[in-house]
Amino acid sequence: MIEAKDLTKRFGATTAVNNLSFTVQSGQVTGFLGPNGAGKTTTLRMILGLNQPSGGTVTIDGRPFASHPRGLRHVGALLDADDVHRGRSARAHLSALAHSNRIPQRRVGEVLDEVGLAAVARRRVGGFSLGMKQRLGIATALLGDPPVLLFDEPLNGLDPEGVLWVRGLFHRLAAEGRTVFVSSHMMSEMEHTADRLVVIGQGELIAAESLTEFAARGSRLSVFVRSPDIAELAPVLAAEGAAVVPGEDGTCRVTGLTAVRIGELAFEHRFMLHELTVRASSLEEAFMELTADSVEFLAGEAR
Ligand SMILES: Nc1ncnc2c1ncn2[C@@H]1O[C@H](COP(=O)(O)OP(=O)(O)OP(=O)(O)O)[C@@H](O)[C@H]1O
Repeated sequence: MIEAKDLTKRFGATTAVNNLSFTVQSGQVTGFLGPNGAGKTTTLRMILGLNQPSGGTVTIDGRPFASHPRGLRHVGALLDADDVHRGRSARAHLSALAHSNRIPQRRVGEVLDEVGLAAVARRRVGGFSLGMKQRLGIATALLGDPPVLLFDEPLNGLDPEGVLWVRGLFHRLAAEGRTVFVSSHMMSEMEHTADRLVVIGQGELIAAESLTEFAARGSRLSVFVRSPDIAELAPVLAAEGAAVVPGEDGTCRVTGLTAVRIGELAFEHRFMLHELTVRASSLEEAFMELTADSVEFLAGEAR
């Protein structure tokens, strides 16, 4: 189990992580979700003792990472798939790590097979695609057969077959009773990967709950409206208490009013409607709504 208590990290004037408390249980895949710059990598680095917290504590199975005598054999991590000597082969990279961590050399062949790199094990890592480097990073994490595994954006650069494979692998690792903590900035990646979610924004905890509980937030109904009169209709709907999110040309998404009421209001004000569709919001939308206030970089206009 991983346990963070009031974890804080400041870099000069930037507070990357702010009073963050959460637990990650064994036997489940826990997604660590947040927009770009939310503080995920910084948190993972603090779990691994690579960054010292400015405040608070984080422990793995009851003690800080630094005091785990078994190192890679207790905690395996993929932080940066590019962090490999480019001139070395995959086999040489794993072999050196196995040697320095007193891991039997037979594990090198086993993990290369496991991640599907056996055929290219003697090629230089410098020529690997991002997807192949991710596989090598996963092999590195698995090398010591550890009960605790951390992965920072492991699905980046993987093709659809690779994504399916990683999901299967994570589920199997969790089913074996291990602790599996996986970061991502995309809900769509976590949707079929994680059992639980820890969601952060601007370094602070937003939600820590099961995917089912999180999905319930997204089950609110909204109404998609298309109208040539949308600019006039939107304020009328807002005045009735609805939340109106503008969409592409002439459309908006409305929550807090039924489709029937929207139709009545349009009729009363003589606005033309081209479409009125009720739909449940997706997990992705629930995530975006939840983190909207904490997104650091917005495309297009500034906040
Ligand atoms: N070494 C550092 N020095 C200064 N600021 C840093 C440092 N590392 C991270 N930060 C800042 O801390 C904040 C959190 O960064 P972090 O990389 O942890 O976020 P993230 O959630 O992993 O983002 P992404 O999804 O983009 O990888 C950002 O504002 C970042 O600029």
